[in-house]
Amino acid sequence: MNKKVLQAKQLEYHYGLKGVNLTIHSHEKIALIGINGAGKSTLLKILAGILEPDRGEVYLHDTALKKMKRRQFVKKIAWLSQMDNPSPDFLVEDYIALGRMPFRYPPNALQDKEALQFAIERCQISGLLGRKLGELSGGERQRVFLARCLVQTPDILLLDEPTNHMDLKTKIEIVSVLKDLPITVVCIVHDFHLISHFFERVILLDKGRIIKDGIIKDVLFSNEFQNVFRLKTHIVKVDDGTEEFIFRSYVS
Ligand SMILES: Nc1ncnc2c1ncn2[C@@H]1O[C@H](COP(=O)(O)OP(=O)(O)OP(=O)(O)O)[C@@H](O)[C@H]1O
Repeated sequence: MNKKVLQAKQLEYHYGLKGVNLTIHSHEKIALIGINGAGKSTLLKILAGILEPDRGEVYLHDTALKKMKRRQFVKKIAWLSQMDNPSPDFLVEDYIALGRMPFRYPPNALQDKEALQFAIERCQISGLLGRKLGELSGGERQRVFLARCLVQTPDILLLDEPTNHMDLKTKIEIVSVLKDLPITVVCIVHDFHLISHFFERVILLDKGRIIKDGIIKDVLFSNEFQNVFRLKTHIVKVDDGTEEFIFRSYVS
């Protein structure tokens, strides 16, 4: 097992988190799932140091997050919010460059340039440079937001529904990008078909508690998953020999 990078111990938060324990290892690709209001965004914000838990602690590489300066841990953890609403007048490249703010002292123009090139290439947004955020479609904006996270050159990427507003083709392209990143990714996902192809570990939250945590098959076939979503999981063989999960809803 890879080295642990992020750990949550006994997290409690008045809006919806109860006794959450979690260990995340380097390079893991984790999907965080649960019905609306389960506490997914709250957990992600606490892991990102945006919200402080009422009780419990988050550790980044064994150091308590609250003992670190913000500019220290934002070089390690990038967080993509569900509600990012920057000025529509921002040029794409200027907005992405904001992700380099923690690296200004001392400035390093070469590293800034390399980080920018990497993010633009991975998110495939070179065609959007020179345009304003307000002129972009929802899916294009999401790519730009993801690029702003990548220029932070983080070890850990925490993403709150990054495939919002994207068509299926773009969704698959973006999660493929995430899958190939040489870093840890924790991503809130509502589309279970994306989960089965691109993530290794699934964490199921319900009413602020982690009720299942494991490899995809174990979670998607668990009673906990099927009860929470009122779904029955099936597996089918596709023509090319691979397996696909399908989900049928039931009412009881
Ligand atoms: N600032 C707040 N004030 C009041 N209630 C809040 C606040 N923030 C979160 N909550 C509540 O905490 C619970 C968890 O919210 P959270 O946004 O973490 O859920 P979620 O699983 O991310 O939901 P979704 O899938 O709808 O985004 C919800 O019941 C929500 O109403």
